[in-house]
This record gives sequence, structure tokens and C-alpha cells, in this order.
Amino acid sequence: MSAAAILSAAQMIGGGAQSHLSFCDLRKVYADGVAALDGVSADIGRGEFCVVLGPSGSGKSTLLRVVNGLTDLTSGMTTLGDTILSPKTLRGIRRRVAMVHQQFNLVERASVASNVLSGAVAEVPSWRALLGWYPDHLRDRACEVVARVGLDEIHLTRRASALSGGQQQRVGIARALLLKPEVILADEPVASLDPAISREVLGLLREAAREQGATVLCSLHQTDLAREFGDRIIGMRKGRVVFDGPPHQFDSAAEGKLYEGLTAPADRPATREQVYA
Ligand SMILES: Nc1ncnc2c1ncn2[C@@H]1O[C@H](COP(=O)(O)OP(=O)(O)OP(=O)(O)O)[C@@H](O)[C@H]1O
Repeated sequence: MSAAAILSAAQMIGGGAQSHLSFCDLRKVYADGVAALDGVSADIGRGEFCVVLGPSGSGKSTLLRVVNGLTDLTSGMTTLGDTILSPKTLRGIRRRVAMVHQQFNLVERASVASNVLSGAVAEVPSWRALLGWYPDHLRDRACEVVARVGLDEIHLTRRASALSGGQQQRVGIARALLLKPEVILADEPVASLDPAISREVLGLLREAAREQGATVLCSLHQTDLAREFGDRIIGMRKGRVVFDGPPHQFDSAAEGKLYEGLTAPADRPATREQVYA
């Protein structure tokens, strides 16, 4: 079957052309036999802020990492727009996808400006990046996104290590926004932040993504944050989707099903207060 025919079949299964990011029966089985993804299917619309929720080890990070090819699949198909993810298309897809990390992944000794500009890795040859030779339009864009995440011009020359955790994650978001990605993958972006800062950072990520029409896939552990910030919640357990719907449908029964039988706080952090208790 040709790639176009597979794509058209996938769109029919997934409900049509509205879908921006599409997962079709994804399976990822590691060498030790662990099925991190066990038949995951979902169609995510353009601009949707989709929270991936679930206990530890349920496959959230694996799902996110599939989108930018950091995890290869055992079987199944991922499409972004009308492009099927494959070794041939991976490079092009990576230009359209940015990532926000749990531990910020900044070069701590480098300035905020350098860290933000490193988000242009897909557009600037690495030797130019090493020398700090970025074109003016990217420098202007870096100033724009730094302002957008609520940091001042004075922060641009400051070392990343001199910033608070919340400020460092703002830099991480600015870096992700730099090339105006179509998709932002945020892997537990507030896991190391306190509750108040977590809300600020998630609010900022949602608004900034919305402004540029980016689709967000954001893994979280906290059910209250998922309800507050998600347009949609995908609940995963043991590599399977056990809930998929808007936050108002994620009631206590759905939550119970997601975390049933799990009592350890690390596996079942129901609220931010419990996470930080
Ligand atoms: N490289 C790997 N090799 C073997 N097993 C792996 C590997 N990476 C992940 N796994 C396993 O796959 C399963 C899903 O892991 P994943 O990191 O996607 O879960 P998660 O929901 O993101 O967990 P957490 O919330 O703790 O980050 C787990 O059982 C994990 O141990």
C-alpha cells in the first residue's frame, strides 16, 4: 500500500482531516519485553493542549518521545499533518516539533540568550552555533520570545544557573518557541517546580502555544493541573489509553480507573499538595 493510501486510511479511522497529530495503534516493546506502548491510538487537533496523565511507568514519556523520533516504534504509525513519521521524514518533522524538558536541560554556564538561541539547532549549522554566529532575524526572535515568557532584557546576558527554577523553565519554553514549532512536547515540565510556579509556567505555556497555534502534548502527574490546563486529557495506564476526553469528563470514576490499586505516592500523586507534601 502506498504512503498516501495508508495516510488516507488512517485519517478515515481517526475521524478526518481535522487531526494534526495522529497516533495509530502504536506499540513499543523494549528488549526486556516491557510494552511501554500497547496499542495507543489518538487524533489530536491543531492547537489542542492535550495533557497525558498517568501513573509512573504508564508510557507518557515514551509517547512524547515517539513524536520527535527519540523512541522508535515496534509497530504503528504517527503522522504530523500529512507527513508520516519515518526515518526519511524524521529530519523534517524535527524542525516542526520542539521540546520542553522536566529538568529544563539548559547549559547552566551559558547565558540565557545562548540557551534560547540553541533552539535554532535545526536551522543553523552547528559550527555557526558554536561560534555564536546567529543571523539577526533569530536574535530578534530570541528577544521576542524572552519577553513573551516574562523575562526582562537584563536576563539575556545572565547565566542560566543564576535564575530560579521557574525562570529557567521560562527559558526552556522560550527556546521551544524560537522557531515557531507546530508541536510542543512538554515532558513533565513542572515536576520540579512548586505549586504556585507550576501554575504560572503551565498558564504561560498554554497561552504562548495558543497564540501561535501550536499543538501541545504535555505529560503531567498532577490530576488537578491536568483538569485546570488541559483542553483534553489522555489517561494512560500500562501503555494503554484508559481515558480520552475533555477535563469535565475526567470525574472521580475515571480517575479511579486510572490509578486503581496504586497507593504509593510516587505512583499516584493525586494533587500538587500531595506531590509536595
Ligand atoms: N530504554 C528503556 N528500556 C527498557 N524499558 C524502558 C526504557 N524506557 C522506558 N522503559 C519502560 O517503559 C515503561 C514506560 O516508561 P515511560 O518513561 O514512558 O513512563 P512514564 O509514564 O513517562 O513514567 P514517569 O511518569 O515515571 O516518567 C516503563 O515500564 C519503563 O520502565
